[in-house]
Amino acid sequence: MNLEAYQTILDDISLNSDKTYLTLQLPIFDMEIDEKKLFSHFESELGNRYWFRSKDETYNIVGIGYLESIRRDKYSASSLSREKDELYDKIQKVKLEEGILSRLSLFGGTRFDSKDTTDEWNDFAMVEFHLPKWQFDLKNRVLFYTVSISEVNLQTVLAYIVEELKTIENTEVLIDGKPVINMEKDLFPNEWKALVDQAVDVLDETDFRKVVLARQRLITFKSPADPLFLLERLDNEKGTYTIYYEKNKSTFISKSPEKLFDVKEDKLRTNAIAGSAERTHDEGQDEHQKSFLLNDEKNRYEHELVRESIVSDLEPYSDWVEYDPKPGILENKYIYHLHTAIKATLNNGTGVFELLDAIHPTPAVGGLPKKKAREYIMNEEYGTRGLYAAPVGIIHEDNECEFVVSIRSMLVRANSATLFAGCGIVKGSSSEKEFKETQVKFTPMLNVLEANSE
Ligand SMILES: C=C(O[C@H]1C=CC=C(C(=O)O)[C@@H]1O)C(=O)O
Repeated sequence: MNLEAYQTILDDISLNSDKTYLTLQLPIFDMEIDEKKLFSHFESELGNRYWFRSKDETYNIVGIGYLESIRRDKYSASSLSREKDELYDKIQKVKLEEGILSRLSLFGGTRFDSKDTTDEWNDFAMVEFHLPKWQFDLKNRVLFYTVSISEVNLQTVLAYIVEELKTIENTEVLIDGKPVINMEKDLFPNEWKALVDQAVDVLDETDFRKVVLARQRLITFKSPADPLFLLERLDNEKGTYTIYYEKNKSTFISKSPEKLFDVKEDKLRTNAIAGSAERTHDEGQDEHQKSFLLNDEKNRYEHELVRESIVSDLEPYSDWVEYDPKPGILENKYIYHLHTAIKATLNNGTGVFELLDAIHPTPAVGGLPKKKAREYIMNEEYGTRGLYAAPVGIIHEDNECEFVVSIRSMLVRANSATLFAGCGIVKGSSSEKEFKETQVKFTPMLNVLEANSE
């Protein structure tokens, strides 16, 4: 770090009194800083921290201290887009080093739907995106430090940041043991199977083709789980997204394999992921599972419904959508899925919030027709999904963004964790088989808690 040169830059800038915040962007290349040291150092910011790592590790961001947020109780693409632009417009940005590849991000998400929430999701508004005080890009090794313009002292700010960085580097990370489990149980298992049977009766091959039904598993602990323990366990499964999102007294965690979409320049990438078979880690059996999945009529049907729906959702926003007509296999640690990559070139002016509105929920987590499935889920499913299966991700100043379908997830509060898992129901589905499939889908979160399913 060339502190003298940075101070010269700061000496030369004039603070813009029309702006609310100043963001300093500086490299942290040579610093030994990781997510555990950060969460350990900023312990007092509990409830105001996130970690977002994308599946291909393009992004690995830790945000600390929510300075300002876009928050709405009702989804409105145009209002959100305006609020996002207004928030970015309030910021005066200063690069202390040129040629650094990284950008300031807003992190957050929207709940799955507008079903009146039970108390458990009260810490998360319907739509919420946060600008953090400290944004560490651990991939490109860049720090964005944002501070109120009216409070910043340009003579001392650099020394303060450097002092903090040094303390972070020297932080000794002490991790508590795994949370001791008091109780672990499926919530309403028989009622859920009965609901699946009821859905199978209602579904057909034309007017209501698919619905995704989710269930929950509750785990209680003797004392609250240590965030550092959870962060460490989250590193265990590669090839998935990592979401660790604290908000007030709640933490939402996901190891989803599923990208909702990302946008880079005018290109959108998304995928259809639907159709599942357990991965057993026995080579012979796993080969059989994969070939079963590629050839099984029910799974192929379920998958194609998802693909067709995503492609048709994109049509108003793109004149060019491309995908392979035959699905491949997506390999996760515990499960295989049918997978189709989809790419689109976006028409000019397509906003990220419009895209979210158009694409979420894909029939991989909702159903088909989308509206009918959404209503069925709202009216019939036990409890509220909150951020489960909802879009969670980051948005940059332009429309570039990356969103996850936050499945394989749980909500951790005080001494408990509620795990969520769902599966696609079509005509002919068996409630027993689907129950087992959801059990497999709990595994990533059970693994984070080091808890064993029965
Ligand atoms: C809804 C979930 O998974 C979806 C994603 C992939 C495969 C699915 C399936 O085969 O049913 C589900 O649609 C979940 O994990 O909670």
